[in-house]
Amino acid sequence: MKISCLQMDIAFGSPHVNYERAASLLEQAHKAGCKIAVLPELWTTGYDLTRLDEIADKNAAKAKTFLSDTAKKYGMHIVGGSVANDTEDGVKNTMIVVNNKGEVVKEYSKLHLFRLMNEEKYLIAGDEDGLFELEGEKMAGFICYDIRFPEWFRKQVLNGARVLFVPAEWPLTRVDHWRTLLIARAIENQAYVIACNRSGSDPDNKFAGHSMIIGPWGEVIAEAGEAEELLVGEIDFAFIKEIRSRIPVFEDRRESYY
Ligand SMILES: O=C(O)CCC(=O)C(=O)O
Repeated sequence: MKISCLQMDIAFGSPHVNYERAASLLEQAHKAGCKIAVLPELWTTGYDLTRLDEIADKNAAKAKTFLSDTAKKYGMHIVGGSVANDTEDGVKNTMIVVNNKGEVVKEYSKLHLFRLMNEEKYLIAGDEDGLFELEGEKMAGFICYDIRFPEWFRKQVLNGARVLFVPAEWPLTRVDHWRTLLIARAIENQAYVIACNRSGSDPDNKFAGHSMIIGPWGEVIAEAGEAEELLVGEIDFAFIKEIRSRIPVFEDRRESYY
């Protein structure tokens, strides 16, 4: 199954520009024959957190309509990165997943807020898991900083997730952490990791790009460079079973010791 990461540059605080960019990349993903397309973190606004009262999306309604219409038009599932979701409790950093019929199948709000980018000053953290199902397979969403918390990944994997999505705005200065942590999450969980970072820069950071599609053996199936790019790779659910019988990590766990 072909899957793509839309490694887009994000115009700072300009949803209008970003919707056009996303629309064009989603069309390219469809033309490339992808069944699932993944967007980066906060792809409508970037990290323009001081202007959230103007640019956050009320209950993510605009993003949901756009993602749902696009998914239906192309018959393609979309893991809609995340958007600044203006809820009655506060603004959340929320991933929206729509299936190829245009139905919203999941909303996951970033569990671990990242202080280095002042998230805790402007956003509220989510409190629910990222599990969802597409193509009859259990999958899960995580957002950026979440990859530093292996226990959060393990929990979703023990609940059945075998494809793990990570939209991000990860800075270039720590690209080595990005690559190492993502590969480790794939190896230890014997699962696919599909990580879509942004490219370009904002007033505070230059971003790493290097979106990655990683297999359950830790093999890098596809990896982007630093610039805007549509990254395409193939995943095969049967390979997960093969890897899990080659080294039966899940049978060998000594849960009573952990
Ligand atoms: O953990 C890191 O180094 C980067 C995390 C990050 O950029 C984010 O969560 O937005």
